[in-house]
Amino acid sequence: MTDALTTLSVDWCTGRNGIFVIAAAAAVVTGVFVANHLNPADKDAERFKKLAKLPSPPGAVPILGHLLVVGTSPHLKFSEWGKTLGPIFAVKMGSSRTWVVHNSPDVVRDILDRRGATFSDRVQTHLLEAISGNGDMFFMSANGPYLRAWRKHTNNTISKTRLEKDYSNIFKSETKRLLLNLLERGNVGPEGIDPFDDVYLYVINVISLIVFGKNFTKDDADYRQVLQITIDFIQVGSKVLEEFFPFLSPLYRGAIGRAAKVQFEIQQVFGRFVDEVKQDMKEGNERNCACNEYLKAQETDEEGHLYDKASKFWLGGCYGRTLCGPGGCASFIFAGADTSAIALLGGMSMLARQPEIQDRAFAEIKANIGLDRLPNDMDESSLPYTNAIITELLRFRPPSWFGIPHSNLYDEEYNGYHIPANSAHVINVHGLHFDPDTYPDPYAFKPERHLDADNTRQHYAFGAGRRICPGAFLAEKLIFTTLARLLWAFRIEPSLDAQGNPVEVPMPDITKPTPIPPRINVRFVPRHDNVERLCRA
Ligand code: HEM
Repeated sequence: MTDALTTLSVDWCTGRNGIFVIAAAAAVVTGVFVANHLNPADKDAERFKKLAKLPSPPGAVPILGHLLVVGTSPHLKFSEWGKTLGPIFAVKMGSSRTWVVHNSPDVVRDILDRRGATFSDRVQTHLLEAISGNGDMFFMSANGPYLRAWRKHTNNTISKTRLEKDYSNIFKSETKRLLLNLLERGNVGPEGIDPFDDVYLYVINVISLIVFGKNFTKDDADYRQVLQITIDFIQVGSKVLEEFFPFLSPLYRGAIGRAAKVQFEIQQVFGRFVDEVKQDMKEGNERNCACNEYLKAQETDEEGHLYDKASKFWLGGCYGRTLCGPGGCASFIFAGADTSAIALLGGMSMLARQPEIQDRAFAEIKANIGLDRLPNDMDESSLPYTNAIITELLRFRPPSWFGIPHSNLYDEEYNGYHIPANSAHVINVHGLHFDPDTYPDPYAFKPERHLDADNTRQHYAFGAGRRICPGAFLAEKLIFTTLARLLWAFRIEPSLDAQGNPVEVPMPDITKPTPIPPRINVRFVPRHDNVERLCRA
């Protein structure tokens, strides 16, 4: 419109062809009239049509989109495409929505961080709705008052300050249990042990104590159920074909039924845990846990934001979709356990491969903390090198290359490009973390690169914007306390073969789209005599 008016006034002033000017004026007036009487959506549609399309790689075919060319390591392909397509580009994964790949820190900041109000929805499919109880599990909740209320409470409940004030003992006691298990079995024979089960039990216990005030032993029936549901949740929830080919949805009924069954089990098992917290509360024995806090917040929720009235989900009326529903509390276990365990097991494999890093960290711990006490979750500022190991770990092998995609409900514009409504937005974590301009020699595991880092964001492992991982402080404290204590207590060494030669410890496989923790066999060799005494104290 501005352009048309400019042209008109120029023509008018130069006095060329009056008829033309009148016709143009009439056209503009008609245009103004029509534009003013179109509904806003139509006006927007006109505006968006004029915008440029996002750059897109070659090789898309009807129905399949880029699926054939994207291959089995999409994150590596995205990084390759990013080199020619620039900071933002679009791919078609099947026949459904546009996938927008964020390929530079500026794009992540401009879109996800700064325009969080519009880019904080989640991609929905029938299967995801079923498995998440229609968003009862927060990582799938739509953007809105319910999500905002929940995030506000959560940011407070597991903030850095609250973790230090209320939950520090959990990190301390659970790491001691882990260390004692490793001490007992970790250096018995040359074959060492696979720490997988110990690490999973430990991580689930830390999170469950913070959320429900409850922990498990590995033989507890409750623990076995939690593990089974977690496995089912990941298996059923990761069936992405419905997302890629929505027109085949009648064929997904079986999978959707299985997803609803997993959600039902979540309500049953985690519902029991919530009931235990409620019961203790009723009896005047309030537990120091997030669930207790949510229950209380719900009681005083006068505006009703903590209960999502839009929920279609109803399970025999047992809980509805509330802040403290079992699904909500279970979200912490599902979002936090696997990710943290992957980071810890990846860390153990990287440390076993690079003993010089262990020695440098041990020297730092010995100099700044000493051997007469274990390092704890509040020693972060005294142990910069140990902290740098964790940052490097989250850069080098983040637990997910894509996080959880964000979505925008409506058409949007970015830098002259049209971003279609309902696009899925993914951060190209691999591309950003292996950019040689930001991280020279990116394929080397070098904690020291973070020692002199300024305040800029060091990695994108926790996502961005309004949906950024609310458990990031918890995860960082958990990983820090565990690794600092492991480094204080042990040398993590490769197992030995029949001839007594060290067996190479595998690195987490970078080609897998979802980093899976490597199954490793390592030996935990105590560094000094204080380990057992102080862990039993
Ligand atoms: C190393 C460990 C962890 C990593 C790498 C990680 C990473 C992520 C990522 C990438 C997202 C999506 C962010 C986005 O949409 O931009 C996320 C969401 C989430 N994480 Fe974590 N996470 C970790 C640990 C935890 C822990 C310990 C908890 C809680 C106990 C947790 C709870 C959540 C929840 C509830 C969400 C959903 C938030 C929402 O949708 O608004 N995470 N996490």
